[in-house]
Amino acid sequence: MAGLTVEIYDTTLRDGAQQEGMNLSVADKMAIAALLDELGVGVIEGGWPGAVPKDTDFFSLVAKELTFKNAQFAAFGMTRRAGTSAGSDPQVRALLDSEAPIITLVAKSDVRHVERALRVSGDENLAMISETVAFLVGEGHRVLLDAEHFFDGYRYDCEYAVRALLAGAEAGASTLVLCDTNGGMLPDEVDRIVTEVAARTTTTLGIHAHNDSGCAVANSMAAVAAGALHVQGCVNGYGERTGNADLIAVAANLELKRGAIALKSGGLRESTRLSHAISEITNIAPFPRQPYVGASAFAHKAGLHASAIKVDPDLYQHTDPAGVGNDMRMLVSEMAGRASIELKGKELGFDLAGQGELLTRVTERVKNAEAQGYTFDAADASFELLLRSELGEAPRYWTVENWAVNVASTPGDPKNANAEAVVKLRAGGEQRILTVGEGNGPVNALDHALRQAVSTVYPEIGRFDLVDFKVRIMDASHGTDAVTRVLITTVDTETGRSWRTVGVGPNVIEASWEALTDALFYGLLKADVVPIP
Ligand SMILES: CC(=O)SCCNC(=O)CCNC(=O)[C@H](O)C(C)(C)COP(=O)(O)OP(=O)(O)OC[C@H]1O[C@@H](n2cnc3c(N)ncnc32)[C@H](O)[C@@H]1OP(=O)(O)O
Ligand SMILES: CC(=O)C(=O)O
Repeated sequence: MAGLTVEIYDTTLRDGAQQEGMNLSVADKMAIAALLDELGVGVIEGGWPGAVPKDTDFFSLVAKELTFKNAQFAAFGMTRRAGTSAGSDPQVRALLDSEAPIITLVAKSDVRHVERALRVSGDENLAMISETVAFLVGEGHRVLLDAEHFFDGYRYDCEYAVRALLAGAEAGASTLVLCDTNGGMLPDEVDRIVTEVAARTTTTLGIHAHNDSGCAVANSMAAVAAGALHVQGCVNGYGERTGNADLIAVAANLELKRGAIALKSGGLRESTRLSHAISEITNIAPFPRQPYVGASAFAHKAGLHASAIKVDPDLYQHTDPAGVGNDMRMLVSEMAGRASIELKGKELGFDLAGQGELLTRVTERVKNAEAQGYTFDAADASFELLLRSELGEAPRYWTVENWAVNVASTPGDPKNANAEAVVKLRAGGEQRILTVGEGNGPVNALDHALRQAVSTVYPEIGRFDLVDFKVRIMDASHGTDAVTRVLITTVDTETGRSWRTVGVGPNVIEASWEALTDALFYGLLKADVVPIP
């Protein structure tokens, strides 16, 4: 496969948009199309003009406003309706009106679908395929044939499935795409069927795999190994039901594992950034364990891994994360060893090499804390503060004398659980500050009181927004005695930096206080604010 060029055909804007919960506006589609072009896919399928009104609008806007650097544009539609002519079928005419240079026609190739879903004869379906392909080729388009349910149809009646393909090929289709529409195939059977089909045509073969058996990427790779030169899929594996083949994983496998040429302009090295940028637009949170580009794809937690990675990262990584624009990360947890702490320290800018005693101390502190309920792989900022305290570099912006919270509950009052917190601390020289904060619940009141107390000395605190607050009872068997863990995510609204802190305590208020204090200390530290305790 080395040196082989494989055409990467992206259907995020069509099959990806068939995913449950995904609803792309025309503006979203424009933005995603530009990112797909930057990724370097060969073809971008924009949607189904004439069927979906938004797609019709999108195509007319693309024709006027988008120029691609790398990709060509494709419109998707179906073969003419039974009993009409291709030239008079409004759906087919809408494909021409889209002005897309490439037209992809979905066609039935499983005779059971022909007879039961289309309710036409096998011969009429073959005529629908060949006449529609010939008409669009005659209009100057490159035409691809997406042979729907090809693999299932081949298993049932291989001769009919191949006749449907050949009808497209003889009418001038450039590429015959074998679709695993129901997504149930396994790689060995894909390999066999593609090999058999390749022996019966010289037209380029493609693969379109759904992920219902968890094998969409593997099936795409198997098809290419058996002779397919065109792969359809979606960024981030979006798509109907369980999704389509994740195109970034396919492209990365082809380029990094097989030496093939897939994405143009070195797009693979940008794929982590682009995958996440597309997630922002689809409003679907990135999947951390997504191969290659997920946040956890190169994150190492186990101490034994870290000790080998210290010698050579390749010992515990299947590929260099830089190849896909991702980064290696060390996670600190109860599974850490000294090597994990040393590497994490390096990631945070501390050279801990040769500081054996310190590494042992930090490792033990982390293990003991995690045994009590802390979790540092979810709270990097708290770990950095712990490390700094062992290094004697912990920032101390204020000293707390005490705090207290009162909750007044008035049944029937909509503002039930109004709370009042009192915080006494020293900050800004010898100044003693006492503030009272009110809030909707004790943690909110405490947060208000603490911020009021210190914001006169450290006005930067006003930039720090608490954006996520998670509470977990650590040992449910203890009931109200259980230990509580609080994880807080804070964002600096000026820089966009976000960080997570953890607190553990016998109750949610104490755990929250610890996580809140860490969050504000860390924010001030990263904003380069000098402590005036
Ligand atoms: C495998 C895939 O994912 S292919 C992509 C699927 N995507 C979509 O379906 C999204 C867009 N679809 C739509 O907007 C609508 O379904 C439309 C506009 C295409 C059709 O809508 P309607 O005219 O209301 O028909 P409906 O959806 O109920 O049924 C589809 C019709 O197309 C026919 N048909 C299905 N596949 C094909 C084909 N490849 N060639 C020709 N006709 C076909 C069906 O037999 C059915 O015909 P009928 O109306 O005579 O029963
Ligand atoms: C064409 C297509 O989307 C499919 O067969 O799944």
